[in-house]
Amino acid sequence: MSTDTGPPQGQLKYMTPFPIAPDPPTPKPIPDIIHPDRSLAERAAARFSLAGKHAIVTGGAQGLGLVSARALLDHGVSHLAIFDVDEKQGEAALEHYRDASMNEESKPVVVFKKVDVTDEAMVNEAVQDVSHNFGTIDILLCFAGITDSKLAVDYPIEQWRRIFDVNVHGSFLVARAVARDIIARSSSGSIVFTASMSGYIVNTPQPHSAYAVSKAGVHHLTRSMAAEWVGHNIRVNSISPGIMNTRLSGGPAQAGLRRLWMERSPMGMGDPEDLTGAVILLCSDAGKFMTGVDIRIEGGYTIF
Ligand SMILES: NC(=O)c1ccc[n+]([C@@H]2O[C@H](COP(=O)([O-])OP(=O)(O)OC[C@H]3O[C@@H](n4cnc5c(N)ncnc54)[C@H](O)[C@@H]3O)[C@@H](O)[C@H]2O)c1
Ligand SMILES: OC[C@@H](O)C(O)[C@H](O)CO
Repeated sequence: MSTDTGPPQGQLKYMTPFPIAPDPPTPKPIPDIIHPDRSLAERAAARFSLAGKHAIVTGGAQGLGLVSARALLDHGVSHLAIFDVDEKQGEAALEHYRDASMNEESKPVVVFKKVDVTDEAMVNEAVQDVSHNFGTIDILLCFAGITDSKLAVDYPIEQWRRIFDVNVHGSFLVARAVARDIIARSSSGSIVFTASMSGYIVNTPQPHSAYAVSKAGVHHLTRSMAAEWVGHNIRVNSISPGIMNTRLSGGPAQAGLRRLWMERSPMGMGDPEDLTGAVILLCSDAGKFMTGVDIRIEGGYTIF
């Protein structure tokens, strides 16, 4: 018989500032399978379905945000709001969110809002507006982000701060506004931040300490918000892409760098679509027991 009585209660209380649920009076039956009444194909689809969900995607005017937002629609999201600072690109991107497979009945509601994620008042107003029009917000993907490159000894502090403002504070502001809405409605939701493999490694040869440190910040933002909001039925996770084919890494300005990156990348350059499996997993029932997790999607770049 085990004599282990677990950690001292005082310590546990100190380490866990959240109410600890008492054991249920009768243990729940152990489910062997979810949806036993459905066919195999139906069960598989149901696990990854986002049917009828409402989502906000920041940075969805182009690149990784656009492709991931499109994947949300493919999996059944019925209401989608794109937040991006680039109005021209955002309006143009609306075309990518419509296609022939969407008939009048199944056509999702897709709106673009010009939002600078660093502007607290603008973020709060935009989230409240979306919540008012959609009813609830179930999913938030934070893709808005910027990078630059400068040696640390030459880094002007304002430029360093700007990277943090968009990548860390911007992600926090939108997530906080959405979490407030979910908590006020006693509903539930899934938040996915976009970090980077550069949050784990000193990605070379480009000197981009501000970017890398900001993305390491996003990793911890993920865990911190996951811990604070788990009791409110909000799951918070992140993805860490490697070198992906968008203007941020795949543009003409990065041609020389790209050759060097590819020498180090076992699987070459990733397509934006390569993120969508993880995004759908984190937003759907398939990931319902996941929170505070970061998923690296970088083709083996950080193995070595
Ligand atoms: N492309 C890569 O190789 C790569 C790798 C790792 C991580 N990431 C991260 O993925 C995210 C998306 O990158 P991408 O490659 O699609 O870049 P992108 O430049 O193609 O798209 C980023 C989008 O964010 C928007 N944005 C920037 N600042 C904003 C602000 N203040 N408010 C609102 N919107 C703003 C831009 O207008 C743009 O539409 C970023 O957070 C980036 O750091 C990209
Ligand atoms: O981790 C790779 C990306 O974050 C990005 O492609 C690059 O490092 C930005 O300079």
